[in-house]
Amino acid sequence: MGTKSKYQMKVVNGDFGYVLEDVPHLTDYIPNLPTYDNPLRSNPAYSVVKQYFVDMDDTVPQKIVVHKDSQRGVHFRRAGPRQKVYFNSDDVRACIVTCGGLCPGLNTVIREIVHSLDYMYGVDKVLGIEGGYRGFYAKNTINLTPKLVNDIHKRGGTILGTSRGGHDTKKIVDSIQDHGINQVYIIGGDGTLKGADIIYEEIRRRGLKVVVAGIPKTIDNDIPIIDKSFGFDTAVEEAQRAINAAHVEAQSAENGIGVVKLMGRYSGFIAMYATLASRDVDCCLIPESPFFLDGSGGIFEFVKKRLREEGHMVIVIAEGAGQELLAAENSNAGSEQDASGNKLLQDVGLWISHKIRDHFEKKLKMPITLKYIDPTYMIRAVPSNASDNVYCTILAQSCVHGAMAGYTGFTSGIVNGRQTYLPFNRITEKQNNVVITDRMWARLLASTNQPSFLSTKRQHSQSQLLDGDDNESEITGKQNTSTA
Ligand SMILES: Nc1ncnc2c1ncn2[C@@H]1O[C@H](COP(=O)(O)OP(=O)(O)O)[C@@H](O)[C@H]1O
Ligand SMILES: O=P(O)(O)OC[C@H]1O[C@](O)(COP(=O)(O)O)[C@@H](O)[C@@H]1O
Ligand SMILES: [Mg+2]
Repeated sequence: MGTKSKYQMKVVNGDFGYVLEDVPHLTDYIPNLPTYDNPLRSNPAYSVVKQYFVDMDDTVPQKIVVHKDSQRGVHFRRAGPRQKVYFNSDDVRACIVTCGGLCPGLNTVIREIVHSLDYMYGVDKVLGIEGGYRGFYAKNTINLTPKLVNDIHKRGGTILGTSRGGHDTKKIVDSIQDHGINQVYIIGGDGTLKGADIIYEEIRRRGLKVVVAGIPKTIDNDIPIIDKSFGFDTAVEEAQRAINAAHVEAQSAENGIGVVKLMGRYSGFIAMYATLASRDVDCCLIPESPFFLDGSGGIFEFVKKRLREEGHMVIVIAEGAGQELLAAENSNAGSEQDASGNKLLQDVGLWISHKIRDHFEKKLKMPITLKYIDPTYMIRAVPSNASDNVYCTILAQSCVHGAMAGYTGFTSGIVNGRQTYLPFNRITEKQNNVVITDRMWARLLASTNQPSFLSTKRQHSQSQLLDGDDNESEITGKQNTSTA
């Protein structure tokens, strides 16, 4: 499965280092397409709003912290309704599919796409593709009406179902053609959007007037560029219940230890924000920050210190943390994959709980009471909270405006608080990670007062990284949503 785009990125250069990384448009490969007045122009709810329609020249900067002499840098196209649209509402046949793991807010996004298409643009033909990508060719479709989806935002999961694997480009695009679909809305994470990019390329190769629009979904918040992903706030909020339970258990026992595992395959954002929000957490372990157990500066030493000082402690660990330690003990670990090709992880929460018990009870003969809580799937299954519901609505509306305006091969996403259209490859080319040389991780360390757990060798290379560093994200080559 290739991830490199066949088509050149649309880049526009301007004065003082201004760069616009634009998204593709149907007219890039189909000339002389007719345009229509946006039906919102005659809609009293919108026409009274001053500057409701987005100026064609409006763009949003990627970096908002600038120096006096900074170049203007990379910009993205501002999302929102355009004066002219490239579809006659009666001709639109849209479809929606959800792929990958669950995330709070999926149903809200589905609902809002259906409602936006109908209430804003008068589009009433919207098909639901069931069960992820393979649903295009292996399942029946369902008709999504505003009435059918009216209450679904109150439920967790996705009413359409989802799956991993099953991305067969030819079969998917054949099915899009067979159904006469001309707007494809794809909701999913990094894997899904790589798949969406390939679908867009095949549609373009066939010269079809079909737009492919994505909405980035990831509970792990591992998609770059965007401020954060929908469902993330809900996940952080829901994680508080597990942390609170772990704290109550730990506090009530002699030498009580609560261990909570949270999602985060490669990115520890949920663990970091849940820790910062809770204040009951003594130690937060994430994939980006390696740790070791035994010896000076290790986990065991810190646990002992906290138990001596406080009598109890809470550890939050992201599922992807310490995987290299597990792999070192079990050579088979890490070789298995799910249907999408994602590495299957070992249960690090269970592993660290055993290690702590063995160390204190067997080696040090020190009684402890350890309770391990794994709330991961409970967190993922809840409906989105109020702020995520608002966020999902804005994402869905922006996406519909973009599709009606003829943009394709794009996702909608919030960059520095503004809705934008982002080219697929820009958000699939790398992953968003916690930058441990960044101020947000420093804030966490200041809040838990935990050591860095880096070995002396690693600390040295880390400090070399920081020497003369005035922009951590550039130096680590990673995106940085955590800087505030
Ligand atoms: N590189 C890729 N090219 C094409 N399709 C992909 C690619 N990676 C994943 N997919 C497809 O995208 C869907 C979801 O991917 P997955 O990694 O499971 O979840 P997520 O989108 O949440 O990261 C699956 O149906 C999978 O087959
Ligand atoms: O058991 P599943 O469905 O494979 O999901 C587990 C994975 O899903 C995630 O929540 C995120 O997955 P996505 O890439 O699909 O967003 C990870 O944190 C976790 O490892
Ligand atoms: Mg993924």
